Amino acid sequence: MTTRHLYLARHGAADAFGELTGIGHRQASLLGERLADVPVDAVWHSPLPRAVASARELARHLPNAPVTEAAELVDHVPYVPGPAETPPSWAGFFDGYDDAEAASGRRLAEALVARFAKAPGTTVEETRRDTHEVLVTHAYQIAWLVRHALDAPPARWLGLNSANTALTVIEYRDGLPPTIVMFNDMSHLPPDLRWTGFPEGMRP
Ligand SMILES: O=C(O)[C@@H](CO)OP(=O)(O)O
Repeated sequence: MTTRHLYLARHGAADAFGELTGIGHRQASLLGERLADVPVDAVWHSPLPRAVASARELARHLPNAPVTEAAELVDHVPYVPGPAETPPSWAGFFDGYDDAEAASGRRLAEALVARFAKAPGTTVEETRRDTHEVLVTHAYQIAWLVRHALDAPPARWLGLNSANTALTVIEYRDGLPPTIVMFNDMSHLPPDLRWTGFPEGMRP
């Protein structure tokens, strides 16, 4: 049985305009060093500049892996919770959330799962060996894939935050539930580069 290994990472630290900062470049490079011994088949990234730059930076350590944009990895709200599902701290965020935007986010989230959250396919090549893919994306997309892996109710993506370039690994095998190998792991980052992307009060 072959396994699809997904290495999920939020982009590196970005500035107010969404561009990767110097710290973000260092974080992405350190993640690339960490992944250098993994036989990575492909690096996929969100179309947004902070993710594109992070993917290129980390891929310098993975010279054999093609680096390709995947539209499904763009930042979006995957599921807008109903009033009874909304934690009080999120109420303001969803207040008056546009229906068309919610539907578009939902479609993207479904496409994200359909494209990446499954075991290797059934072609001869795909059944011959495990696959290893790096996905450089955004906090909500990692939360959505973790929620999916746990088969948790849709609103449970809320509050699953990831630090910049922290590593989350999920494995997919045919006929078995996905395995979350790790979540939000920052062990490749020195202490001063950890926890960016989290609010100040939530950095243990
Ligand atoms: O704004 C945020 O908190 C997240 C949402 O996914 O986006 P990004 O990871 O790009 O910072």
